[in-house]
Amino acid sequence: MQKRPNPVYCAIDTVDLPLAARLIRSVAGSATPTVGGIKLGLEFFLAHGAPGVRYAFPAPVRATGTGFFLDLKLHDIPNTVAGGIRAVMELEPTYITIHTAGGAAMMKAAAETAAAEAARLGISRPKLLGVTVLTSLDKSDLEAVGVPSDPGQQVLRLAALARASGLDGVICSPLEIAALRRECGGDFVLMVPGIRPAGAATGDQKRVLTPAEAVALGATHLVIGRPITEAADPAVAAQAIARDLGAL
Ligand SMILES: O=C(O)c1cc(=O)[nH]c(=O)n1[C@@H]1O[C@H](COP(=O)(O)O)[C@@H](O)[C@H]1O
Repeated sequence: MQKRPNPVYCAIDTVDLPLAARLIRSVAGSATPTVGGIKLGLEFFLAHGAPGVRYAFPAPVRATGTGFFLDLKLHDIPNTVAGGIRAVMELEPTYITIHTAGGAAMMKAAAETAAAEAARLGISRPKLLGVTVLTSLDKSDLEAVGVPSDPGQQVLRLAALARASGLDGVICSPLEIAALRRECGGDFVLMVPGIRPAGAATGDQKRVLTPAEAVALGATHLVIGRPITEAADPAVAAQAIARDLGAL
């Protein structure tokens, strides 16, 4: 049977540099990586910056074909966000996140800058993903910031704006996959956290689906952290998920 591309991005949420390097090596450092990509976010990047990325996720590990999701959730005026994108381009991220609530002009500036810088540097253009409504916010939180809509409707509105502004996809909760896939078409990237293999501890994630359920609904990528990083053997845990998805 033809293997599917591995949709799993492993979230490395730590400021411990040697631990991050070890985790990345264990899931992505062999000739047969057990994840499709690595996600490094604010916590790691604020502590260690670009040198930390190069140390923990060095070129030979990237050369196994492992994707790199740089989750910085940028949100500022268009000129500053464009500058932020420019500043991380040499790390050659596969995906970068920006907040859709920053508006159309900010998203367009980010998309145009990513394309222009990629052409200038002769590298692949990173795909830009929009953050819509964070999974930690509910209807009353939205009302408190002056948004009188249901979180689900607000996600769809912001995703449509992201698409019209040149973004490649969004981050979404498992609950929103089906509606976004319907509304945004087949080629829109849906990167989905809140994923738990059957029987795994949910921790602080409230609305979870299994990897196979999320992919069946239309998720293109899955963000999975603790079920892999806190397992006794992260490579074995990632391997089990990949096998279940037909990706190993
Ligand atoms: O942007 C994200 O990645 C993200 C958005 C969101 O709404 N919810 C969410 O859990 N995440 C991230 O997804 C990862 C989930 O990690 P685990 O709960 O350990 O699998 C963490 O890095 C979160 O920061």
